[in-house]
Amino acid sequence: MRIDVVTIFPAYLDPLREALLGRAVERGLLEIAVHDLRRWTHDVHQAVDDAPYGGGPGMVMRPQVWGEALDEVLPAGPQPARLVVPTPAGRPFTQTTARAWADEQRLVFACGRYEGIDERVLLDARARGIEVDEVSIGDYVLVGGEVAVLVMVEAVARLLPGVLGNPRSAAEDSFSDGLLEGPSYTRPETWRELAVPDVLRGGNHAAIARWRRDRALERTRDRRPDLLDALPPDALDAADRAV
Ligand SMILES: N#Cc1c(-c2ccc3cc[nH]c3c2)n[nH]c1N
Repeated sequence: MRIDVVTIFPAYLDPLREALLGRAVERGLLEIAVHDLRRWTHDVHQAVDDAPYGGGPGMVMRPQVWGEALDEVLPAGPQPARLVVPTPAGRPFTQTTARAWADEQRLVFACGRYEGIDERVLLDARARGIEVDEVSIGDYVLVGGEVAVLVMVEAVARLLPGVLGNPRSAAEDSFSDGLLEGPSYTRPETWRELAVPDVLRGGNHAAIARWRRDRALERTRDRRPDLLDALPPDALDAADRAV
């Protein structure tokens, strides 16, 4: 997978070169290219924004600059790419979204600032046959799209083959079965007079699996009942429903 990010703050994306993702790039499991949007300005001030038509607070990012940038960054021709535009007005970005995007060959992220990007940039991309997703990482307001891109790139990249040391991690993490992950423990067996639950030290794998499922159901019911309501009818068996 190749990921391109267009932004006026390239340094915001430096964390993508660190740790797990940095190692995945070094190992050739994915490519990440970050582009400074100001590269496509032609005035001495490198202006990327202008006042909004119709008035109102703040500034809007200019279509000419974004248009030239995406003309260069988005692949021409049949090779598919998905243009992702983070926005508080977007559809929710979820684990389901991450899983779907993990199958893409190309993802191009457009990081807005100010009051966002002129709508015609998205209309033009769609008119050129580009899939455009306007997504939000949560119901709160950031000051730009860069942090959202860090979140989304990490969520997608960890699902790519070979990125996680143990592929079971992605298969068994929160949301993988529609539930929140339950609690985890490691050594020592007792810490500040708090003991690891006996069942986890007992070696009975069926009992451990049942205990973990019960804790996941309890936590999901307590913190995210909406996820339980969204489960398919046959997702919970009699033992689950007894929790
Ligand atoms: N995704 C997302 C966002 C944003 C966001 C995204 C882009 C821009 C550009 C200017 N302000 C922005 C806020 N706020 N909250 C979210 N969940």
